[in-house]
Amino acid sequence: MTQPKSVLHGGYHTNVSRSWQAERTLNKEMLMYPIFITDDPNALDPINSLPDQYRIGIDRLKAFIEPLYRKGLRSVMLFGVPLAEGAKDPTGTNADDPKGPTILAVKLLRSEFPDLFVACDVCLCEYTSHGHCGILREDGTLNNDLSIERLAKVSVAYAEAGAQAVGPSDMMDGRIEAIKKALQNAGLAHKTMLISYAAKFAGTFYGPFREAANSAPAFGDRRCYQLPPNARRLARRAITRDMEEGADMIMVKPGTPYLDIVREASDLAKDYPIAVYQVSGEYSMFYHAAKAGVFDLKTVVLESMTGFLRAGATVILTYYTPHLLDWLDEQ
Ligand SMILES: NCc1[nH]cc(CCC(=O)O)c1CC(=O)O
Ligand SMILES: [Zn+2]
Ligand SMILES: [Zn+2]
Repeated sequence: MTQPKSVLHGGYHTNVSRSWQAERTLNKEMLMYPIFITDDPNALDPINSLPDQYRIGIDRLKAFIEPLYRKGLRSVMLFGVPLAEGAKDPTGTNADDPKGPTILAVKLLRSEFPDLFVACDVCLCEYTSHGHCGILREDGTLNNDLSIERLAKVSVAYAEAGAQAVGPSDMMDGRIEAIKKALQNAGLAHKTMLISYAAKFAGTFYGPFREAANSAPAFGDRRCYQLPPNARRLARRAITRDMEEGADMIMVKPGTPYLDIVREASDLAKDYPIAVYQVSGEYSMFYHAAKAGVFDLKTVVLESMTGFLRAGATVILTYYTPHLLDWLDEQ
């Protein structure tokens, strides 16, 4: 009779012993819910490309968040979506409009939900007429200096309104340093977390988001500032650079196709919280595949969360947050 020299099976024969194999298990505090705030105060518009997700007006926001907060929602990432005629211009003037949806939403959420951590995505693409994430030169290429100056100003405005974190997703060079300095000069650095989307890759997975946020570029694409999908080493350089510039958290995005980068980030930035963003394309992919009977939605989403944790993530941004708050209670 041949017997294997080593027997691993005995170590994970039961539910309990299987649970002991994890270095980390999912809890509600790990989840950050990305939400879209629009400028029509009464809107609660379903987003076609992101089933079960909404563009929410300021007057609907409290009622939208309340039940989730009661279930244990502890953090959100806000995206402003201006839809009004004439809301966009070449420099994204409305990004820090004090009467704009993002700033109003920050104030409302901070005053209504004391234990909710409110983060704001910082970018210009939702607010620029050309749809790019920075300010452009005459020839259509990025003006990096003007862009980071503008992004720093917008970040300070969000922090001043009460945002506990700002997350620049524009991928300009030097934005982390510029924003950190601006927060320091404004006396806000000590209470504002700077989340660097350090390793954000250009690619196909943001399609549904761009429909949701009405932020597709009017010409060209984002390949000159977001990272090439093949670029593991460039991602490592961007992560190291952003740590040196003063980031408080490192994010990788998209998630599922870039788990190796999550592991790279958690190795490189081992003393930092590591966030992973399960982006719109991943959300919709799972949703539609489950609908088509490929697999059970809850099972596959929980498995994808396990993958993020195994790769080293400590914070997960996902549109499945509302589902997960329920699923975690069922377990
Ligand atoms: N810069 C804006 C931004 N911030 C987050 C996402 C994508 C999020 C998602 O797909 O869920 C994007 C889109 C993009 O870069 O085109
Ligand atoms: Zn952008
Ligand atoms: Zn180019």
